[in-house]
Amino acid sequence: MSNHKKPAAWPRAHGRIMTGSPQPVVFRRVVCRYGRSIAVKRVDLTVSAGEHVAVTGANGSGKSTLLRAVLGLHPLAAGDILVGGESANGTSGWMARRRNVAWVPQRLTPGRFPLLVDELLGSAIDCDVARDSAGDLGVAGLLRRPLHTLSGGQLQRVFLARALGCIAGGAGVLLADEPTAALDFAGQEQVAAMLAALPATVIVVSHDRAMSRTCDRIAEMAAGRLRIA
Ligand SMILES: Nc1ncnc2c1ncn2[C@@H]1O[C@H](COP(=O)(O)OP(=O)(O)OP(=O)(O)O)[C@@H](O)[C@H]1O
Repeated sequence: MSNHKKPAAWPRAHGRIMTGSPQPVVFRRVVCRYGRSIAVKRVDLTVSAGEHVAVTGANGSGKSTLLRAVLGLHPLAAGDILVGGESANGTSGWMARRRNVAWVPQRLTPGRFPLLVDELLGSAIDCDVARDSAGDLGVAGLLRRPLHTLSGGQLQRVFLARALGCIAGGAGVLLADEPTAALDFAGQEQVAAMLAALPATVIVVSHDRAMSRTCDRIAEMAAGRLRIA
């Protein structure tokens, strides 16, 4: 279980402190490929329910690929990933993960699809908390804006707000890929504190040392392999 200090009043779930239902995530000899190139090489990692793990490492070392594989956004060439004890492979596994795993992507490419901020927040499991969190994160004034008109930092805040709505609605795991990369200094501190307080299993890819320090453990990727610090 996570042992870091949790701020008393954050995050809120529509006026209440979030309780959550964290789930373990287990990687078993996971291999991911892009064609002939192997991006993730037999990675083993067990993240306990409620534990917060930072994944660091050089650019191109396989961090994002590993995270995306949990969601089924990248296929496994070998190995297995279990979320809450259930294998994450296959279509039915993916459907379950949509409910159990909150996701903050690294690169946001909504293109010109005419989706409004409020519609994205409305896709969270608990939309009320997502909208409240948008207020806490300073983007409540953007609800009627199409996603493609937002700045990188604004979009990142909107995805974080949606993820909070998913956790409040019962998702037990948060995967966040460089969630503070586009944020200003105040935003980086706010989000690091917010994630540290989350009642969820958290796997966060980050180059941000302050963010890594709020986690229980640091796992370092190097050329597709994982080393636990
Ligand atoms: N769509 C793709 N096609 C081919 N190779 C890819 C693709 N996406 C990533 N790769 C390669 O896979 C490897 C791992 O990429 P990945 O994005 O997982 O690294 P990362 O550790 O998250 O990097 P960064 O810190 O720069 O975000 C890199 O060598 C990258 O060039």
